[in-house]
Amino acid sequence: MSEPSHFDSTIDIAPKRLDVAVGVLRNTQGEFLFAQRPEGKPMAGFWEFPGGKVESGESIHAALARELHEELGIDIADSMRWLEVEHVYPHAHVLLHFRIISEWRGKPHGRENQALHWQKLYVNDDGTVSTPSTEPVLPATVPLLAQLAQWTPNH
Ligand SMILES: Nc1nc2c([nH]c(=O)n2[C@@H]2O[C@H](COP(=O)(O)OP(=O)(O)OP(=O)(O)O)[C@@H](O)[C@H]2O)c(=O)[nH]1
Ligand SMILES: [Mg+2]
Repeated sequence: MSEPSHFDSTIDIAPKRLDVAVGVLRNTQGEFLFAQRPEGKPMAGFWEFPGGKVESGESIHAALARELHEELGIDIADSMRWLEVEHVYPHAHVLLHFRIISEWRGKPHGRENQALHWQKLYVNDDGTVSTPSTEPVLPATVPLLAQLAQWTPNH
């Protein structure tokens, strides 16, 4: 058996894990929508996929629909579960729920003073991905870019 007292003290200081709904939007040119975290937020200046924290009682899809409306002024009817990633930052312990969005209503615009950019993904010789106009990308999101770069839609 493990030593419970040791683990108990670890749990006491660990930040509570937050669920975050994240949207991957791809346009017909094969570019992905990135947003830059504005001044005043943790990790300001880093680029991310739009999204935010899931509120109590909310489904992941509902949280994403709300966040995309608040942050980008777009409306979605559907989103497709893609994958989950857990990451511990100094400021937060997050469980990121990435979802693919293939249709939306409205033209995305930054409603929270954040810069937006439709960015192509460039695969380097070593398999890493460059996003020249949207670097740095949040560390938990970087490993997913290589998978997204392989994504060839069937339309
Ligand atoms: N939206 C988004 N968040 C991400 C990504 N990758 C990643 O690690 N995160 C982390 O997930 C958390 C999202 O929280 P947030 O601060 O943006 O949440 P929010 O939009 O609800 O903001 P608010 O609390 O100011 O209303 C942050 O800790 C952020 O560092 C990503 O690609 N997109
Ligand atoms: Mg957000």
